Amino acid sequence: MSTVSIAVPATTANLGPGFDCIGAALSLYNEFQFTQLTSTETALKINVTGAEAKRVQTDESNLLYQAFLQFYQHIEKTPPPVEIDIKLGVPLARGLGSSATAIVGGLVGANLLTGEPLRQVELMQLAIQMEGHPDNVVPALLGGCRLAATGLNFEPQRHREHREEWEICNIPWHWNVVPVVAIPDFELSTLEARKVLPSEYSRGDAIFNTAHLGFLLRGLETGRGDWLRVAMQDKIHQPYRKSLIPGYDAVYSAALSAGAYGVVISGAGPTLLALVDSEKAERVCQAMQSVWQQEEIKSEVKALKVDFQGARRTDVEF
Ligand SMILES: Nc1ncnc2c1ncn2[C@@H]1O[C@H](COP(=O)(O)OP(=O)(O)OP(=O)(O)O)[C@@H](O)[C@H]1O
Ligand SMILES: N[C@@H](CCO)C(=O)O
Repeated sequence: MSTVSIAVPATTANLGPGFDCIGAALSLYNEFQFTQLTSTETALKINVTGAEAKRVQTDESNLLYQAFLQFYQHIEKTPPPVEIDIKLGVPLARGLGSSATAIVGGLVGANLLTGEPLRQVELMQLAIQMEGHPDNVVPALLGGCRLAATGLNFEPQRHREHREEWEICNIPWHWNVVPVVAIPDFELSTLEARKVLPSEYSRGDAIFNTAHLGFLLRGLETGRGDWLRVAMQDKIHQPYRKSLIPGYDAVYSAALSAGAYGVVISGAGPTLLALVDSEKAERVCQAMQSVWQQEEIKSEVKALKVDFQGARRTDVEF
């Protein structure tokens, strides 16, 4: 019998102006254990623990298992019967990349069980294909803050064919830029939050986001407050999504008054992410929580760290 255990970090995508192209891994984890079964009677058994365990599918539709199957299909092998244990640490459908942990977890787990036939870069391409955008799965797999873009990689001249591949850039993150997450107790599905976005934008909006993303990259690298305060604005997704998040304006203002550089919708929401220097982190946490409390919305607010390791083998016994 062979067993592997892994941990995959939560992620915050977009960071304001970097819609669908930038994200960072956070110090909050889902843990997964895969045990290859010898019996042919049970093809799949899934056990889930954690506060939201009942909300996770335990049949073949489970996203982690779907990614596991996708891996075997890719390497053209029959998937073995497997028991999967899931310890949930990342809240579901809150804009913290829970689906990315499942996709990355399923692919990495299957790769380890089969003796690692695929390289990390191949797992990454598969994960992006499954999720549909790179900004959660890439940092979940690699750790750190990552910017992704597609490049068209041309095959040798005579074939004149091309295929889409992703280029990834590591974005340095200054030690004194602290991510604070305010996680409300209601869900917002990414699918629903993408439906409210327009399909076209003006040239002015495109220029606005390009400039602000530049400030974000330099602000994250240097920790400069004047750049970070400008950086976190966006015209691509947040103006359309904020009405899906009750209390957004009040929480936003309270965090800024408490000294945050800026506040953005984490991923597709509803979690709000503030970036703040370490001395003000506690004050910003309290301010965000108390505003949601006044609106009678329960929330969990905490200062996290950026995770620089990404998905990792733990081999901790479940
Ligand atoms: N540990 C898990 N195991 C299996 N499926 C999961 C797990 N975590 C999340 N999922 C699936 O992913 C869905 C949530 O995905 P969704 O994209 O809506 O939100 P998110 O990934 O948490 O947020 P965002 O993409 O905005 O960061 C869950 O409803 C569930 O179907
Ligand atoms: N970039 C994605 C992240 C959430 O999966 C979005 O905002 O829809």
